[in-house]
Amino acid sequence: MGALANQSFAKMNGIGNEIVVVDLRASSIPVTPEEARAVASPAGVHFDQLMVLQKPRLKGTEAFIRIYNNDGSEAAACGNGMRCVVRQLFEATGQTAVTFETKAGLLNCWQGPASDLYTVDMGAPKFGWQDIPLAEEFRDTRSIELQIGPIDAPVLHTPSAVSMGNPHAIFWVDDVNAYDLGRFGPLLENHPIFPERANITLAHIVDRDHITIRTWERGAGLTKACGSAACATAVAAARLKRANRIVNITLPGGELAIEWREGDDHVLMTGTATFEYEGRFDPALFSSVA
Ligand SMILES: N[C@@H](CCC[C@H](N)C(=O)O)C(=O)O
Repeated sequence: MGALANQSFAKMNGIGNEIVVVDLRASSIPVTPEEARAVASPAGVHFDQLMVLQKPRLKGTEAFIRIYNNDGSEAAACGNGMRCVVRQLFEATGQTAVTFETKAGLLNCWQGPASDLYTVDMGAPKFGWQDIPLAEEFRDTRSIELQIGPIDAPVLHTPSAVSMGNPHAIFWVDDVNAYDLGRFGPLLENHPIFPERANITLAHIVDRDHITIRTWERGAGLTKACGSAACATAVAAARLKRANRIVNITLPGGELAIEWREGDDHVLMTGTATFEYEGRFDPALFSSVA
């Protein structure tokens, strides 16, 4: 029958990033990529990421969270999705702090500084070419050799590369809306330099405290917001010494506050999470799923 038939879900969004949250802590059946794609199909519930809470594997954690993109692939990190999960849990239990496990490791999350804001400690970024990963050695991933368009007049070039638990490439531009990201995004996401594909972001540094971005998400396409991309961009800009370690990021769907903390190098992401509606998956949705 599968894990999701008849299962209740919450449709939410993290500043426009479309999120579906499913609590499967009482079940031991894993969600398959085919089921995730069936949910994302036109007859189902549109999402960028499906956040699935499974039984905790580690003491002191609330759940092990698996994250599915709408193409059925799995991601280790999803900042906006985490805020949605956290809001659901806090409203149900009255908790104000929690630790989750994801494939990227342990994530501490808490409420505040205002009651409608949720902070996720996204952990420390990684910069090594094998950690991102990139297909070939780059000693300095602040700027890697990669371009798209004519060789003598590239349209986009020399991105920064960062892992926030998932791979990101950030192209620095003067106007994030001046590029056809729907066309260049898939080409760059699947470029051979990214053996595990990558999330592709266009970023404009407004000033040392403020950056504007647009993102093409690996496995999900154009989104109104990508939290891990906001974190990756903040870190990449600070590494290039073009921005401070505390910045506001403007995304098409809203604002995120990002702090790349001194000392432990962890990246803290703060923003809102919006509840839209609750529902139950129609079993017919999964009738063709093995
Ligand atoms: N929307 C997310 C990132 C989603 C994961 C990404 N598509 C991937 O496969 O790495 C966020 O808010 O961080």
